[in-house]
Amino acid sequence: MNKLDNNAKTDHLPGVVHQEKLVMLLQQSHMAAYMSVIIAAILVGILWQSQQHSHLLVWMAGIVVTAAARFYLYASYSRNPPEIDENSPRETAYFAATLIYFAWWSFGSLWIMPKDSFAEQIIVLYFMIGLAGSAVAVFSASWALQISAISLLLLPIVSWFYAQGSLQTAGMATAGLMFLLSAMRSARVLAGTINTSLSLKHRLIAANAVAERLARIDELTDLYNRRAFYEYSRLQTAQAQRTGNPLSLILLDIDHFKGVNDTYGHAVGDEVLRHVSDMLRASVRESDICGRIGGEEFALLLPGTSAEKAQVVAEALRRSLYESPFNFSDGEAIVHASFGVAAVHGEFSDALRQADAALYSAKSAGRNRVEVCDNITPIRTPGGEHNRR
Ligand SMILES: Nc1nc2c(ncn2[C@@H]2O[C@H](COP(=O)(O)OP(=O)(O)OP(=O)(O)O)[C@@H](O)[C@H]2O)c(=O)[nH]1
Repeated sequence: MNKLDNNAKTDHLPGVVHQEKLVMLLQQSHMAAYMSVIIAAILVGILWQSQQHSHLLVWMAGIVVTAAARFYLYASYSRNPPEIDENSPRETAYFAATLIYFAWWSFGSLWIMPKDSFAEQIIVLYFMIGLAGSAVAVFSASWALQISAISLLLLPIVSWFYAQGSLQTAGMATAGLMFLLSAMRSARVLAGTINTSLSLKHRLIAANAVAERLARIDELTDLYNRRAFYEYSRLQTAQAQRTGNPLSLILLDIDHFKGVNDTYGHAVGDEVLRHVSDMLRASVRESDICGRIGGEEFALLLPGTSAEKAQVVAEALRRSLYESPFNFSDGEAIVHASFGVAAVHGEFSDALRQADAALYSAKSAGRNRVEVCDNITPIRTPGGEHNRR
């Protein structure tokens, strides 16, 4: 049965974009956290001769613990991503862990920075600027995280350099501050560009889904249109030939439908078409393909079903339609239809011609009946003419 999704997912657009940004963020920062642990180890190595080992080891342990928390949250998110639009507590936890991680880097590095060696202070500033630069790229999907990370990494050390009061340290602080400002601006542009391109991507996906739907689905009945029905039927025919499974086609044409339109109006005619399509949808199997292939003409393709069984299905449909009166605002009417059944053996177009011939003979024989092409004896049904109450 045709089941194209009715909703192009534009309602979920902000949620989808948010989720994709989160995935981007987690994927990139996973690697970055790993690298920054190595970078922290290098800094510890550089300062090993001039700084107390216990301070360096405590700081390094803090880096490892906070990085491990980020890895853990990333792994938990990857194993079990939240639903779209879900406001996940893990997301908040991840943001918090990342900020704690950078705060530890920043205030911790001030703590381990030798206060009497300008050269080593410059080395620490160099590390902070390097990390801030990579944070712009790594957190490009989140402006809030970019700004927080850059500020956390640079503001404390820049302030510290200003507080020293010498010309040299003021120069270093000013250079750091200028870098901070330009990194903030780049962060804003980058995050905005990513947001726009992800939104455009998902709008395009949604628009394609709508176009795909419009090209394949009959708007009035929500069944496959003629083009889609023929396309799926050809695929099923090829598959049936490969597997040797039986395949059958039923054509159904509402009887005297012109009379419905003429008597009750086109709008009621449309409702009758929906009534028939609802009945078809409710009666056939999930694997059957159902389409509206003409004004008041419908088709069913039944995989795994012989013509004999299809005849039984068609008869059940005929009876069900005949026995369930159609209710509308002005009253009630009996709607009935003629059916033509054929087995699909070779080309689908041959079966279509045969089912059409059987349908024609059902119409000629009095309507409201099922006829089968080939040598199957048709189930003779009360050839009821148009019956209206
Ligand atoms: N309301 C409505 N009518 C449609 C639609 N498409 C086709 N029709 C009408 O369906 C009618 C088909 O009429 P005919 O081909 O004469 O068929 P019939 O009256 O069912 O007669 P038999 O098939 O011989 O029993 C025409 O009046 C079309 O205008 C549609 O989407 N909505």
